[in-house]
Amino acid sequence: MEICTICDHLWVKITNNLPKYVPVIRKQLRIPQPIRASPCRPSVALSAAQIQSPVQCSLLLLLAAAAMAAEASGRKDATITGPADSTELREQLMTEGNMKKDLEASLPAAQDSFAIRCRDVCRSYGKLKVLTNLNLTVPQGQIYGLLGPSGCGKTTLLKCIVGTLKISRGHITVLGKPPAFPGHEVPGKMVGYMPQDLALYNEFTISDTLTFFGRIHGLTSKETQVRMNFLIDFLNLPQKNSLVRNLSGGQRRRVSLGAALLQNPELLILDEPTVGVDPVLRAKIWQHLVEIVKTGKVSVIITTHYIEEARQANMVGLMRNGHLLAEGPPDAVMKQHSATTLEHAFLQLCESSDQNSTQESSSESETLEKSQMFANGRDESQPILAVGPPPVEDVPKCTADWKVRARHILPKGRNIRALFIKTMVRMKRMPGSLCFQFLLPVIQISLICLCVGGDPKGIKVAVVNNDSYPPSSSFSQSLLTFLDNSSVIQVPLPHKEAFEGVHKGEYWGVIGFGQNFTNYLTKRILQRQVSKEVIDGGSVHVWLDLTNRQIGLMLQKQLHQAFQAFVDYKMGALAYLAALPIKFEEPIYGSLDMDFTTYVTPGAVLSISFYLAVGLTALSFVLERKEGLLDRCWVAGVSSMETMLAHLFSQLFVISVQIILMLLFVLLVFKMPNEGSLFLVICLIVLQGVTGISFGLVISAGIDDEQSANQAALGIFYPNLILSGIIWPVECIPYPLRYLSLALPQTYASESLRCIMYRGWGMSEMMVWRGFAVTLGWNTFFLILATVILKLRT
Ligand SMILES: Nc1ncnc2c1ncn2[C@@H]1O[C@H](COP(=O)(O)OP(=O)(O)OP(=O)(O)O)[C@@H](O)[C@H]1O
Repeated sequence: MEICTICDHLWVKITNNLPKYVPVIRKQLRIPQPIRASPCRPSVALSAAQIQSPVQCSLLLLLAAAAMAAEASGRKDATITGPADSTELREQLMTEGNMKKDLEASLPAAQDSFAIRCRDVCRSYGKLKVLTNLNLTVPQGQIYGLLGPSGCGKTTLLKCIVGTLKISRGHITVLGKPPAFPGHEVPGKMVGYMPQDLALYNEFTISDTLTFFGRIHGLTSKETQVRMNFLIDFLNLPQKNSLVRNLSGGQRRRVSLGAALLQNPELLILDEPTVGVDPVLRAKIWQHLVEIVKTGKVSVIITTHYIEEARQANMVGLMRNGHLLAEGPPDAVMKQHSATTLEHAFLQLCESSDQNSTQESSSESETLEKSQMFANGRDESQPILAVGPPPVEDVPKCTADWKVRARHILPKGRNIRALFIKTMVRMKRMPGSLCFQFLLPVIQISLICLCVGGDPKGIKVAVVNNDSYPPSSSFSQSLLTFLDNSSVIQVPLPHKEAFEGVHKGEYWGVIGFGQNFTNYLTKRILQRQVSKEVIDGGSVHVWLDLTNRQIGLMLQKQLHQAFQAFVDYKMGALAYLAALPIKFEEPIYGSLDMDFTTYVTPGAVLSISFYLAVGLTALSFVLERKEGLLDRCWVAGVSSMETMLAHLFSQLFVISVQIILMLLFVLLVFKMPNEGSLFLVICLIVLQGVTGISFGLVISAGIDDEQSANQAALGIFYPNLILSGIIWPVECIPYPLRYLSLALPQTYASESLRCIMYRGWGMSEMMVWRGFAVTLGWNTFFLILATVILKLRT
């Protein structure tokens, strides 16, 4: 602050030590008390770049660039105007020079003529405040260039405008209503959005891409074709059947722009459409934008890093640190900063803004600042050079009757169909992946049937046969011939080597016969009372390595069976004399030779259809979200529910093929018994697949990156497999865990499938319908959860 005396006037020049009379913030202006009390009448010279700042001044000095420089160097050729109240000031400004035209151009005629209006918009990502009390107005029928350095929040603002991001404070009106208001076609057909990410399906051709968006916007195929031909020509795109993944970066960007322009929207929101585009085409794009806004019906908001190209816009907004520094016609912005380029004007604004914020942060009178802010009804979030009207605080009241609301919520068949076709086309373009998806369950179930639950084969056992009878007539040799040779490989050895072999892990056991085995066994069979020595000598002695329980159990079973067969053979009708007094009759369900594979298979089938569906789905949204496809579809008017349903239907097709192939193998190749209804079997497996899809949707909706999604899908695999009683019966699970097990989606379902297949039961049995009920319950729960999460996150 400089003080000097001219004649009898005390002049106070408030510059706040800033060079070039950069305006101090109005609220910070204070004339110290001693000066006010001075016998001289104090006068204050205040320089302000902001036109609303000097409204309380008695005199207004308007300086053009040269005059400003002259004044700064002490010359007195500046223009002096008369008193300035807010109206007069504006009027006088309007009559001054070329600026008037520009200012008028920037003032929309009426409230309805705004395409977009943001008021006090705030948005944060966690603790990071990205938009702070941002005010922005895009007039109807104009191009608005949103400029700002990288990371200032342009994309975030555009996402808030199209409704893919929720604002934490403030309000946004787009084409008369808030985005996503029931019945409003923003998001929808009224808005064409080109996100910064390319957001294109790589497996699609150019034609597929435009056809897909055409379907979503409800264009007829003829309309889409006409627009497609125009856009391919206009955007200089390659052949329409070129695959997106084979296009260059610039070509992809143009396809993305084409998708935004396709339905001739009323509002175009373009996030850096000219990046990577050659200057000729860039000029053509701008020319096209200028042309389409000429009708006055189309408005455009565009962000660009090429600041100078934004001079073709009707309005520019210069954004920094989450708020607008300035908003106005490009020429007016440049003139007000005595700049010859927009870039220069922007640089100056940034410098001013930096200096202001330094002052603010170092200001000791924060409370004073706040009170001033409220008193003036303005804060720093307002553009410093805003030439538009002050923020209108009233929000248009929008109402929609229940029918409109209901229509808004209900899924549209058109969108579901478009998304379904999209998935089918993508699958068709990846035949290898599709074949793998179809064959994988067959491979898995085949491996289970072949490798799990069967009896061990080729088990080596040492045989120490000391029986004194010749082999042709000895009982020991006869009994050994009844051992199943495919399961047990007999290795005759002397006593010492046999035991050494077991200790070294070469054999799973030793079968020993004493010297008098045949003799004593004959006595045991024929005599009622025999000595302990006879009993011992007439027994087969077996030493097993029981570290592998399954092999141990198999050897025990094989020896019992061999002995029974030997007794039957030797004693014929008298065999009962040597048999255990327990007789296993024909089983009520199942058969005596049912192996563990039979137990495992139904659960394994359910588990495979569940996990393949999880795998197919868990990454789908994650990848689509990451590539911006989910947002793009959402802006095109696709709802979360439609996305869910389309995904469900398309995956249903895949799992149906998988299930058919799997059942063919299980029933025809591996000959698993099925005593019940095949229809019920298929229904239950399909329902489990749907449960897997819906669980995958939950993962996909809730998790952002592939790694976490994969971890979530894999993380539940083992606990669920083990706890669901698929590989080992639930009855073996300790009690507290058993309750958890029963609540899982596959426990009752596996039991139900076993009951249908092996007992031939139908839906009248509780153990059957309980499996269906639990599966349906989980389905509904997962689907609702996924829809809610997706809705909350978009
Ligand atoms: N999903 C997100 N989570 C957390 N922070 C984010 C997220 N998206 C953006 N940001 C942060 O918000 C800020 C503004 O990002 P935004 O993408 O809006 O900037 P921008 O002006 O569009 O930048 P550019 O011109 O480089 O695209 C940046 O600091 C960025 O790191």
